[in-house]
Amino acid sequence: MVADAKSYSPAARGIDGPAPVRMPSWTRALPFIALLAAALALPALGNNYWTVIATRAAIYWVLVSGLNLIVGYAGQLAIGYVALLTVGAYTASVLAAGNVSAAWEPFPALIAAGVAGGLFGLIVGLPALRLRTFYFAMATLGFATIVTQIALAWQPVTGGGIGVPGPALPAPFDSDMGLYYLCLGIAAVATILTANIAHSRFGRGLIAIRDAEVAAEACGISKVKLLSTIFILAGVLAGVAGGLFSSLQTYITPEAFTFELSVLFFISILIGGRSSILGPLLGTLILTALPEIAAPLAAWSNFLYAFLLLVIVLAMPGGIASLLDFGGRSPLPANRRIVPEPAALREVLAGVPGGGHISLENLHLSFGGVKAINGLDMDIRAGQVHGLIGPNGSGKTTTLNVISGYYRPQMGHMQENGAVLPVGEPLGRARRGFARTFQTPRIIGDTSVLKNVMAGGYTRAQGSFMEALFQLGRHRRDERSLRAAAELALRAVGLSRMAQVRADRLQHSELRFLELARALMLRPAYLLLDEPAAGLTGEEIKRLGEIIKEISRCGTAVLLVEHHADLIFDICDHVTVLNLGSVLASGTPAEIRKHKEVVSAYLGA
Ligand SMILES: Nc1ncnc2c1ncn2[C@@H]1O[C@H](COP(=O)(O)OP(=O)(O)OP(=O)(O)O)[C@@H](O)[C@H]1O
Repeated sequence: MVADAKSYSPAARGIDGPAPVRMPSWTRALPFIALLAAALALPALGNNYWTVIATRAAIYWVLVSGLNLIVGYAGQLAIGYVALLTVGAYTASVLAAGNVSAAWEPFPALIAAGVAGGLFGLIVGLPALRLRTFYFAMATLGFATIVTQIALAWQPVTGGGIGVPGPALPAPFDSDMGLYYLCLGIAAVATILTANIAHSRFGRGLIAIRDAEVAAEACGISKVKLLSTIFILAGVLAGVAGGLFSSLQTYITPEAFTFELSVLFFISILIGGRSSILGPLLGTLILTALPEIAAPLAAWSNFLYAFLLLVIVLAMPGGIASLLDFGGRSPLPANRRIVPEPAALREVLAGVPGGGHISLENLHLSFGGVKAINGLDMDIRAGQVHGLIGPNGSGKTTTLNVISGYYRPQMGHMQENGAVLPVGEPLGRARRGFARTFQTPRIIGDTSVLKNVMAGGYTRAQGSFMEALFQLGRHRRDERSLRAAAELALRAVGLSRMAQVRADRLQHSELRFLELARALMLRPAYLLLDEPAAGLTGEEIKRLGEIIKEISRCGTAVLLVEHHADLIFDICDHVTVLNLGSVLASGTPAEIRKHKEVVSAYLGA
């Protein structure tokens, strides 16, 4: 029998073993403050040459900071980003030169470069919503070629091969030092804005899309919406960088926007490391300075970048960021035990509407000649654990995928509380209160356990993207409440002490409990669990059972797909047995245990 949640010791506080130390969040800013102080002091060296190189590095970083959200966070291979530098540079230069209208003032022209960058950023990014990996990379490279060809051919406006002067900035920005401080200031703002996004629910959403796209969708994270917004932001930054670049160059021609520049931007992020701001910033500084330090090597810059990339990939695959991640390498205690606190679930699930009821009627779904579901009827009710069992290939996971909107049934109806439940809309399920786990845990490996769980509450937050960008009050409140809710969910499943550990360092059983905590963040009216006990020890299965039972007592309707018959018969209120996609039997655990066909087809003697 499963123990009642109330009998649980309140002293139990998550996994046995010491908790990894959590550094206060302000310490994250220290390396940036040190870099800024060094940058501010640089002109005091009196070396004008290095001030110009540092200006170029700051401009490149304005672009790379946005591109980092696309490549380093969302994992999209945008290689041809020099295209947006070109768009920004020509927009600012052409407007300031008065080639299409009366000459614009330099700063409005710079703003227009940002707007053009945002627009073209979206256009370049759109293929990413359909094309994957290298196909998208090729599309961005193709775009870069097109932009250069237009700059060459549209002579009356761009000056063609002869070029066009860049905007001449007014005093005090007309000197090398003035331009340097302007670029440094804009680079600092770009760093803050992109860091604000990276550390918000949107940044977590980007990493989720990269590492666990299906799980991200189940959490209600819209890839289309989020990536489109990020492409606009990155485009604005690249456009502004282009405008500044044209001022620095004083005169631009299409030859200024080389493939080498695109490679520099992209490799800065790769050697900097994924999901990091500091790493790619250092990567940009290193790659900008390197050819200057070894001037004869400038002509070999592509070779140099590729060589550096190879060294980094072989010596430290996580890039500079992983080298700086001291906490991430500290050893974790072996033989850890998960000690959940089911009593905390009442608080985690406070506000679950209850009364939810899903009804499946005569569902059919075939894959080619395989009838995965064949005339399935089933009811899942609030406050109950509904077990779904059956031999391998009997259609259990397919049923769960149909309910959660991933598969469209070819025939039949689904209803939620008497109203039609739309088919084939996985993204909308989170907002309807559907949460799920997966047969193989879908984890965002490259981020902490706590942030994995916080990603589950994506749709709970109210603050908009702009509010996150500028750290406004509603966004800050969201973050506080998401963090508190995630800590509570981790306490409930017994993973509190692992909150700061990178998720890919957990052992298999911990990943299962982590997925459950993430699902709880939705305060689900319906919880769909796909073999949550697979790979757990007997003790862990018992604890999992206590949690699931308590979740149902809080008013959630639980659908439990499982092979562990003991768990099913211990905690389920109702059991459906599938065979070849059809219901073989349905009833209470006691009825199913005695069902002759079930015993002979599935349970055994
Ligand atoms: N995407 C798919 N394409 C083709 N066939 C599929 C697909 N998904 C499931 N099937 C087939 O449908 C049938 C039911 O599969 P399903 O995964 O739902 O079974 P299951 O009961 O969950 O099995 P298990 O206990 O092994 O997980 C199987 O024959 C399977 O091979």
